[in-house]
Amino acid sequence: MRILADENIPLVDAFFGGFGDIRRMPGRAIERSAVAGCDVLLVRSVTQVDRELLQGSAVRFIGTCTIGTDHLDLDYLAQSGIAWASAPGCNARGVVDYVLGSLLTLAEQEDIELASRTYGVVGAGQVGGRLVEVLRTLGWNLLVCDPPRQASEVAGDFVTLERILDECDVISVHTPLTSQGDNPTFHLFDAKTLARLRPGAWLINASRGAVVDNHALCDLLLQRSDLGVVLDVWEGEPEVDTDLAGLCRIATPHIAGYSLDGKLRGTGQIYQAFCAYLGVAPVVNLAALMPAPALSSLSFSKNTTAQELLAILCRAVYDPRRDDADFRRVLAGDATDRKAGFDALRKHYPVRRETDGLRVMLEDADPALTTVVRALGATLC
Ligand SMILES: NC(=O)c1ccc[n+]([C@@H]2O[C@H](COP(=O)([O-])OP(=O)(O)OC[C@H]3O[C@@H](n4cnc5c(N)ncnc54)[C@H](O)[C@@H]3O)[C@@H](O)[C@H]2O)c1
Ligand SMILES: O=C(O)[C@H](O)[C@H](O)COP(=O)(O)O
Repeated sequence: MRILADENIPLVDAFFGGFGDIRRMPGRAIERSAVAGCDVLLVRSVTQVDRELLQGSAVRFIGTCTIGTDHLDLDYLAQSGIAWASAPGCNARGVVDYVLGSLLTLAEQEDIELASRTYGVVGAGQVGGRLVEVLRTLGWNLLVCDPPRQASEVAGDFVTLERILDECDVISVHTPLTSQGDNPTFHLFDAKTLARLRPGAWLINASRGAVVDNHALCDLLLQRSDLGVVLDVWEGEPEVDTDLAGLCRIATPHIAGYSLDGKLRGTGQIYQAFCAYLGVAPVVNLAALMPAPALSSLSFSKNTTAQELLAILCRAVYDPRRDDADFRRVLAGDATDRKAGFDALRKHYPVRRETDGLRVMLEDADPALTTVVRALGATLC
């Protein structure tokens, strides 16, 4: 079997080496001539998988080691009888850690108590759903907008996007990028929607760039310095609107979900799906390949407050200010360097783990403190 894989998929040999020959390439360079003689294609989000790439090739299975599937032409794959799999939820926890780290930064910049704000989550699936769980457990005010879930679930407490815009101080966007169907999300946040943001609102987009109209957002930010915007994803990646990035409080190169755990899980999920496709039993075990984190436990004295505990636990694992600073250095270069730099920051991303892997010891089991530990999914020892 001939397997072509994006060079940025970790553990590809460990999981797929037993199936045949593996060739690796940069994801953006995967094109028709490279794919032609392959049976299996393993990609990340930067490879457009469509008729133009696949027509006439021998490819029968596509695996994308990502949550998002907007780079796959699913209609074409169905028509062509090509099997495919994605990795739902693989890096959702990393995105939640990114959102929490961003909230801590904005709160410090503005000297705001996070618990005093009203939160709006738009899109409550794998990522948004986990964020909702964290915010609910923390006991913070929360509204959730998810029209597809609202339409299909009898129970569920959902609101309209208008209500989110009118009532929320913080909006975090976690929808897929779609341009068809009943609830398309392309430019869901267009000029009209963005203009409704409350005074002093924070907007976080770690979904897909084009869910927010970048041009309209840039125009708005030139007039509204009260807004706090965090963008991890951009229209036209790897090119980035540098004016917009300059106006964001946090700007990062699509790394919100880049925990090591999330990346390895992504490969593991595609391996499982490929085994199911072939009808063979999986023999490679992800747990055996997952390295132990460098930091595994922390202990806190009785003088710790809940706010401090949240900040220390989140930042012990991940702090988006470092990614923001690295990205701004890249954005200061010329256009060619910026594009290459966007990909280089992603390719050479430092090891980052997840907050729910932490073990926490509290001298005083105060309910406010234990709530923070539970909300992060960490283990209380
Ligand atoms: N930045 C990153 O590193 C990163 C990492 C992982 C995922 N993502 C992206 O995050 C997004 C969410 O991923 P997910 O795994 O949670 O997806 P998901 O499919 O599990 O959940 C998406 C949710 O959005 C809802 N939704 C769809 N249309 C909507 C609309 N118009 N308004 C409100 N809600 C709507 C769906 O009903 C669903 O519940 C995707 O775009 C994914 O590609 C980005
Ligand atoms: O969809 C996803 O899973 C994420 O956006 C993913 O982290 C994107 O990373 P990439 O595939 O571009 O490396």
